[in-house]
Amino acid sequence: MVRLEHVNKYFNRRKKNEIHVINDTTLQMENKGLVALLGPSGCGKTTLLNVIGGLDKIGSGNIYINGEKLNGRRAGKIDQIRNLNVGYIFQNYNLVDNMTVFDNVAIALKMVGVKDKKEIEEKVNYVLDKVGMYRYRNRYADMLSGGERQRVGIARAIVKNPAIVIADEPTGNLDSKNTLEVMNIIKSISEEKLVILVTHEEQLADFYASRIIRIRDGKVISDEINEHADNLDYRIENKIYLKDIRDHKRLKTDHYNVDFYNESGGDLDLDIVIRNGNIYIRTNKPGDRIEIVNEDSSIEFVDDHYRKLSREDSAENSFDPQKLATLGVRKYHSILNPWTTIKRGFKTVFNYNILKKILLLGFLISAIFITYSISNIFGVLNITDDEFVQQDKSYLTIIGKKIDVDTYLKYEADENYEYIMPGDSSIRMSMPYGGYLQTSSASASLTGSLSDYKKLSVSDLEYGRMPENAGEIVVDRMVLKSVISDQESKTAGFGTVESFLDQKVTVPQMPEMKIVGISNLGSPCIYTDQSLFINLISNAQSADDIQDSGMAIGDSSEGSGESSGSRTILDYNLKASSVSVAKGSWPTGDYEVMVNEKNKDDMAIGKTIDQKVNGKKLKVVGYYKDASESDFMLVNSNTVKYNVIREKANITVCPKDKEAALQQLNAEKINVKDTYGQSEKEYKKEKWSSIFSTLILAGVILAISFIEIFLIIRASFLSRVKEVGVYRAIGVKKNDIYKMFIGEILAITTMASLPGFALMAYILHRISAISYFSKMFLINPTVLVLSLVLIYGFNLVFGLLPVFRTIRKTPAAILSRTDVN
Ligand SMILES: Nc1ncnc2c1ncn2[C@@H]1O[C@H](COP(=O)(O)OP(=O)(O)OP(=O)(O)O)[C@@H](O)[C@H]1O
Repeated sequence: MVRLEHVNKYFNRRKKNEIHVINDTTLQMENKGLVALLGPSGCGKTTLLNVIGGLDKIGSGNIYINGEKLNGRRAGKIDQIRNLNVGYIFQNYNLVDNMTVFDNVAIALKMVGVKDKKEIEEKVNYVLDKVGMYRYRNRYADMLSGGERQRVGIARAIVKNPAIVIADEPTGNLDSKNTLEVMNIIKSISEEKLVILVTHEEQLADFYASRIIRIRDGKVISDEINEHADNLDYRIENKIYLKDIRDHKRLKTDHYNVDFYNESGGDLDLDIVIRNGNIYIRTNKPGDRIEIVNEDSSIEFVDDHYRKLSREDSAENSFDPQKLATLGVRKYHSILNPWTTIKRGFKTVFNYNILKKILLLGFLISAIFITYSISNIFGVLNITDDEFVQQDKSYLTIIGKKIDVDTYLKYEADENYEYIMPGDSSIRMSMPYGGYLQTSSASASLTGSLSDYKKLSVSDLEYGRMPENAGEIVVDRMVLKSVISDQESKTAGFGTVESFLDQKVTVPQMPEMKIVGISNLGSPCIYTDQSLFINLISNAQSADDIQDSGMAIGDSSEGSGESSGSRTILDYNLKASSVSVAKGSWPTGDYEVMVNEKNKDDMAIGKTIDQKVNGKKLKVVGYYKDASESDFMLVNSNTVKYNVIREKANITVCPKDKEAALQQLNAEKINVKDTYGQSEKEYKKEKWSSIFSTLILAGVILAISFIEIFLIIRASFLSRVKEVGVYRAIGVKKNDIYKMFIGEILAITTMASLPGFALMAYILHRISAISYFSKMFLINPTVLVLSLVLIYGFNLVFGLLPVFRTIRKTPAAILSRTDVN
């Protein structure tokens, strides 16, 4: 039952061209019968049907469909009510062109939740048979004539056995023969259902309708039960009733039997030739047209008089609604699941015409661009520690031109520090390449930040083991990486980080050490026993001192000592086993020195010599004897330390808590530098300015790609608005329409964009292996995933944008837009 209470609707409200298209209409329609809405063109019949059918909204009033209020509900609910209750027959059919006749009808069943294939087949075949379209069930809709399309439209409207069928000028585009057939079907539907029919053909309404409502300018002007006309004077143009033609001549002989019917009264002048089974006809009167009438032609000869259509004739086409009754509760249903969504998407793309397929190249190109840009952006933004880190990340550097020993000792005693060391912690060790003959005399130089191996734990090691004594060290892979990058290292057989395990390393004057472990902590560290630090710094050439000749005695601030001829100062403990005391004693006290006995004439025991450490002259306490003729100044470890302190600018401290130490030192106004943090900042700043232009370019390419995607999808969608309108009009859920397009976009992206992405990723992968490009492009899982997400994401967003904009409108609004096309 349909009920309208004081329904009003306007178009162009409060504008100059306002139309009060439904004017305070109150109506009630019962469960059966054929209600015809009659009225002049533009009086609002279609709009009234649309609001009853839920395709359009009203301004005020109420509409009830089978007791359920239709107005004021959200779009999804309206869709539900109309799907479960109303079957809509459109004047322009609204079939989905790229679906078969069968599928066009079956979709209505799927929308009300019928899933059983057999049931769908039975019902669809039944209605197709009833409308005379069974034999065309596998044809695509766009291959049908107007009459055939309308029959499919009727089949689709009735297959779900709706309580109400709405038919908007269903015969408006049909010839008279089809009109009668379609009307007969509609009439038989109205025996069981409520059919609301809009027509402008009075005599059709008179003959078929049980009630006639006349409308003018949006208002109901009459509403009457129709006393049926018993017969319908509806002449069918394509039937020629021979007995109605008076001028009839017959030529009859043994061999000829020719009938002439002349309705227009003109002359007839024909030559007919029969030859080889063919009949050739020539008209000798200019302007006469000859048309052959056979089973295929639309014209039909009826050997009878014309007679009006009687009630019995119209009842020929009855149908049984019981055959369509569905067991159980019907539910407004989605017609697509994820699998069918994808499958449909691929099918649609496969069926694209050649022009659209060429457009797909645009997606390929934009995917190439997107991948390129992302890899480029990440490449230049990807600043790795090895590009700038020079020290153990946990260190702080106290800056000073010259550090005095007392200050150093004060920091050394501070409990906030694990340990401290003079200088920047950088040392250089030597690793002889002993493996191959060609490289036997060469050696690798390992430069790293000196660090205590006690800071390490087993889990920090990538290879090897923890050191067990002072002769064993751990080296970080970062140190080794820079050695490997040297071709010589590869020639010598050291191509991998692991190959450095168990290799011997040397520092002048120090006992040999062995690499027993390799860490991977992102700091370029050489981990040794802390007790060796001072001697290592003193004897190892640090990265900064490569140019210098070595650690010599001296205190340059005081203008003495350091000269090319000065002797190397050395911890006597390092030589205790290789030299022997010739006279005097070991230099156990601070500032004491033991020299080679060959110097005894210049350096007398008990006397000071010119060389100073920390501003103090050294006092000779003994002579040593050495088989290898070495000429060191042997001193105790403190003296070595003082010497190194005075030599170096800066102190490197290893704080227990870096942030706290930094704060405290800053509070004390001490010039302290978080080397890691600061060099990262400086490096990034420097790098940013150089990559800015690259980023802009990549950004522009990215933007062009997105615009390209948008334009392609928009162009493709414009041709699809009608399709969306049709789907919405027949009640397909908004979500399903999104899904259809999502499926299609996913298919496009997979078929066109994915190969572009894969191609570019491969090219970039190869290119980034070349060191020149390695900092320009990055190909890693993040870049790949992000590129894919962007490609799929943007295709989806831009692709769905026009769908979203269209789908927001009411079905009637979408259709009115597409009707224009
Ligand atoms: N979306 C719309 N926006 C503005 N005006 C509209 C819209 N749809 C219809 N109209 C106008 O509203 C009036 C009623 O249109 P409607 O289609 O309901 O009339 P109708 O009686 O069905 O006409 P016809 O018999 O010619 O189909 C017409 O003047 C039409 O131009």
